Amino acid sequence: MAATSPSVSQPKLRSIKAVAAELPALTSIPSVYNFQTIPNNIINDIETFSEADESMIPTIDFSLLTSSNPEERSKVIQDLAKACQDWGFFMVTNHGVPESMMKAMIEACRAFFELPEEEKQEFEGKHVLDPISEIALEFSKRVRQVAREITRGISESLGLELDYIDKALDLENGLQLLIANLYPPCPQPELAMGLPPHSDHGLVTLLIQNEIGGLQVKPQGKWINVNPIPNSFLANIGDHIEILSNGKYKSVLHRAVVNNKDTRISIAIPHGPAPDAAVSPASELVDRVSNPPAYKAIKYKEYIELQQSHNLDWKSALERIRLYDIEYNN
Ligand SMILES: O=C(O)CCC(=O)C(=O)O
Ligand SMILES: [Fe+2]
Repeated sequence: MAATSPSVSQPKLRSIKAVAAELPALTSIPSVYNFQTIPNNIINDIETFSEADESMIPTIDFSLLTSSNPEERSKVIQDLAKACQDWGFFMVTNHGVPESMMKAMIEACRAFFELPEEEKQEFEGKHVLDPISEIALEFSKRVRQVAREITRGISESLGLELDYIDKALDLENGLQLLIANLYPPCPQPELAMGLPPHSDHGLVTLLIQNEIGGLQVKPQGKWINVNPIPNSFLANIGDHIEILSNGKYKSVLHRAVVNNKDTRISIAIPHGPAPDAAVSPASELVDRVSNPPAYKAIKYKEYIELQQSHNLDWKSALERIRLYDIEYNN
């Protein structure tokens, strides 16, 4: 498990948990955590914040994706196309992963975060999965099945063969990550940022969280609070669906804000191509004259290296491989 700290990536930052342990003695945040002083991190676009749109977040009933009724299936594929094109993210209900398993996973991560710093460090490196391995392995397996079915649906919604993405990007060997995020209460939430705005690499990320909100997404020029339906997954489109679809479906910007009362835990599970798969716009979806490829082909693992070698920052990795400007709402 990659236990990321909810902090901007700067080398001299301490674990946010260690800083939070000094609370409530700490009434203001150390200046290095002040998000507003970091160049390019415009937290002040709060005026573009919209409360009203939350209720419009699309929901995909997963059970219909596997329905044998062709009408139901075609309706949900249309819904999926619309959700991907207009929003880049959606909630997934009726996915079949037991509620008890989702809760146990959150609790396992909480227990991991509560370990003393020295004990947590013992799990650094290759043993990082150990403290939560049994539940994490079973959970990851189930979540992967959900993600692959969604990817098949996305493939079909783009007018491609159902298993086009599966085959083209060798999803049998596809990369799956499990990222646990801990956001302790912060005395000055308006100055800090739990996780700065970014898009995810890969195809589809599925996210679960405890009952505390904090995720915001920016699908159409405005930040929107997301409070997922209990027991649902929040799915978002990653950069590699944007590349494969030649920009028809765009990866969505999101960020996590903090609050001064409750600890938030989220678990993000990105699903990507096989690390050695080269990803480029699908030839079926480009046209040399009217719709030329908008992105360079790049191996998935090279893209990840590109993204990791820079600050987690808006959509900067995708911009590096984009061949010409395309229209973004965000
Ligand atoms: O904590 C969240 O809700 C967002 C996490 C996230 O975006 C990530 O880990 O990539
Ligand atoms: Fe993310």
